[in-house]
Amino acid sequence: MLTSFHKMHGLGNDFVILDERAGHLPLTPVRIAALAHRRRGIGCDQLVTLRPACAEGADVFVRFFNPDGSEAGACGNASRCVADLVWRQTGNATPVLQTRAGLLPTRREPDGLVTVDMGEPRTDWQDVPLAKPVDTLHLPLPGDPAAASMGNPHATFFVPDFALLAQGDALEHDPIFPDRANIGFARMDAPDRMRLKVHERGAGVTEACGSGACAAVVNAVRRGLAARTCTVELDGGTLRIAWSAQTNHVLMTGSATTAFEGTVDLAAYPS
Ligand SMILES: N[C@@H](CCC[C@H](N)C(=O)O)C(=O)O
Repeated sequence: MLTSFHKMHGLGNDFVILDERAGHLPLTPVRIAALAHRRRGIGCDQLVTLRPACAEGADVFVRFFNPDGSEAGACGNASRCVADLVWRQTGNATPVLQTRAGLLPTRREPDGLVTVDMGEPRTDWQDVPLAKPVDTLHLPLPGDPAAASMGNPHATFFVPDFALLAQGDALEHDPIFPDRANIGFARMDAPDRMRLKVHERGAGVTEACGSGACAAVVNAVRRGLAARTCTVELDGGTLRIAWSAQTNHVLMTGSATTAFEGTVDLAAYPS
């Protein structure tokens, strides 16, 4: 079963995008993991599927899957890539993405960067979610992280260096996170500049995590460490994050890049 795909990345956070708008593909968690495998598959940090939108005002329904086959509610970098792809296919410079985390309006900027309205952060312990009712501003974990949801769960540690990154996998699986969590390590270089590394749930350390950058800025603002507009420097490049005091929405701006396009025989992968 030959299927075409787009290979894109946002700051080195890379994606295989499969188009299901003309009909569903036989995708299972096992097959998704096989396609995402770096040596035995195409290789990617997330596999993304596109389906026809079913919500009023939305242009496309987007789902995000980690390389372990699990599904995520949000993926900031892939959202920019999908917005760029829709623009190239249709000329629509402001497509609205329907996701499990809600409708995400997007905008192509004059300089070619893409802005995604990532919506309102959630900071209630049940929304992250956490295993028990604790203050999300100070989780009861060594290192005193803060937690927030951008449609997917994030914990942010504020650190002087990145020695803790090696603990990412153990922290992802800490019992306080019943759905596991993405673990960010943020070094504040100035109130409007942050250096961030993220161990992603189901993927490990990636070159960039868009929703992680949004959550890190939200948590930094809540801690009194950052301004509402902040440049986030990741291993793969830079994102501009703005958390609006008026709307409470988080806007993320950054690049979206096509690496190549290809065709894959899905039947050659285990299901
Ligand atoms: N790379 C993403 C986040 C992808 C999903 C995440 N690993 C999860 O399981 O929540 C981004 O750019 O936001």
